[in-house]
Amino acid sequence: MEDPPFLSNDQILRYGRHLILPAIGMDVQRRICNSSVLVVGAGGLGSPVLQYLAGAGVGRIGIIDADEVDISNLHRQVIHSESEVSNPKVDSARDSCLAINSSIIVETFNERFSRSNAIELVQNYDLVADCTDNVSSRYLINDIAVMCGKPDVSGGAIGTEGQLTVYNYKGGPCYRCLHPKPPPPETVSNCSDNGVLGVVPGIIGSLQAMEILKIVGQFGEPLSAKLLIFDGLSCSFRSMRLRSRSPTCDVCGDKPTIPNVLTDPTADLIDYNEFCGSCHVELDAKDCPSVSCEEYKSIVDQGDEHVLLDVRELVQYEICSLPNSINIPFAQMKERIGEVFKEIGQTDIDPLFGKPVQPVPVYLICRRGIDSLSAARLLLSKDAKNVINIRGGLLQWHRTIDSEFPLY
Ligand SMILES: Nc1ncnc2c1ncn2[C@@H]1O[C@H](COP(=O)(O)OP(=O)(O)OP(=O)(O)O)[C@@H](O)[C@H]1O
Repeated sequence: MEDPPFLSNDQILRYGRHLILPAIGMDVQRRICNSSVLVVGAGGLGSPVLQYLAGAGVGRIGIIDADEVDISNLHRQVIHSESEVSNPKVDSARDSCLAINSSIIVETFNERFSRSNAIELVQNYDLVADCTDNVSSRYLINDIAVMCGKPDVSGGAIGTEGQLTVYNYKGGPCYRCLHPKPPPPETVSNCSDNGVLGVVPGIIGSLQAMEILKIVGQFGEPLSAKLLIFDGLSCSFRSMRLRSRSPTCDVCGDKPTIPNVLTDPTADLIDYNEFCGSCHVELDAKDCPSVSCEEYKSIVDQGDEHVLLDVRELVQYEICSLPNSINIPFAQMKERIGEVFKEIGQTDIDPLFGKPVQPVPVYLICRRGIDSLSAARLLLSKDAKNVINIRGGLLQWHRTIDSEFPLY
């Protein structure tokens, strides 16, 4: 990183409160002004990261995101505003950054960070900030950061908790050293399914910005080989020491099994979605009977006897639900399986013949049709009869049957 020769009078005025800090001063601020950072994801974490980097004068900021601003983003994605709803997040984020500091360069990429663009992008910046919300992007960002020799400042926030660490910094561990295998897809949650308290990504993203400034400005002690965990409910922070770089790591170890496409031009990057099993969520799964929302609506309209089992968490069920449904959250179904069978009428014995009664169909629903599919599979594995998933769940119900049904 080359230091610019001096700070202009305008810069001295703008960054004056940094410059008088003994920890910063002219040299650090000049390094910050001469640095470049790629921010992947302009959502809940990306918002404060981008705002603080712009304010601090990071000279060139890259923003990559393929999403558009949604009204449900605004409680936490504070870089966007109501007037930007439906516009590309990268455009909205760029305008906000430049409104804070018009003297910096902001480069935007209205696309997903993927195998096809990753190397070229990361090579072109000093550091990459992982502000995404999914496991396959985390592995991809990590691997490319390792191959390009760039630090990866990574944040995560869900519900009321968040975490933060710096990977691949001066011989420290990378994401793969700590997580050689991705978690099973069904155990992975996100803000859209589980909710997030808006300020939590705000806090983690602000800390991510702090770590980025320390690395590009070369001051303080970056959070390498340590994980910071924040619990918003008790307002407590915990810091855990992480293992050091693993010699058996598949990407930064002594004998990497992930080909380095930088040093071996004939090699290809792996398919990260496949690696993380993300494409295993087959919504119209062949192993489970299913109906569309339209088909279920005609069953209701015909008055066909059935049970409607809503498997969302109670807090979601209380927001809205279809008439005559019963609620047993998928997360509790294993422990409450006896109760589930009772509720769906599959333990009833015909008093005349002393045999189980012919069960009525059981339709399962959730928000998007994913948990209900898993719940249906669970019931089928326990020999439940006549179990049917409603594809697309309540979101699809809103789209195709009843636009007045609340969307959340
Ligand atoms: N591979 C990727 N490349 C670029 N951007 C990504 C990638 N993966 C995720 N993102 C972006 O990261 C951001 C993450 O934001 P956040 O976690 O706040 O949730 P969201 O996707 O905006 O909203 P919600 O989860 O409520 O639907 C999103 O804007 C998303 O588009």
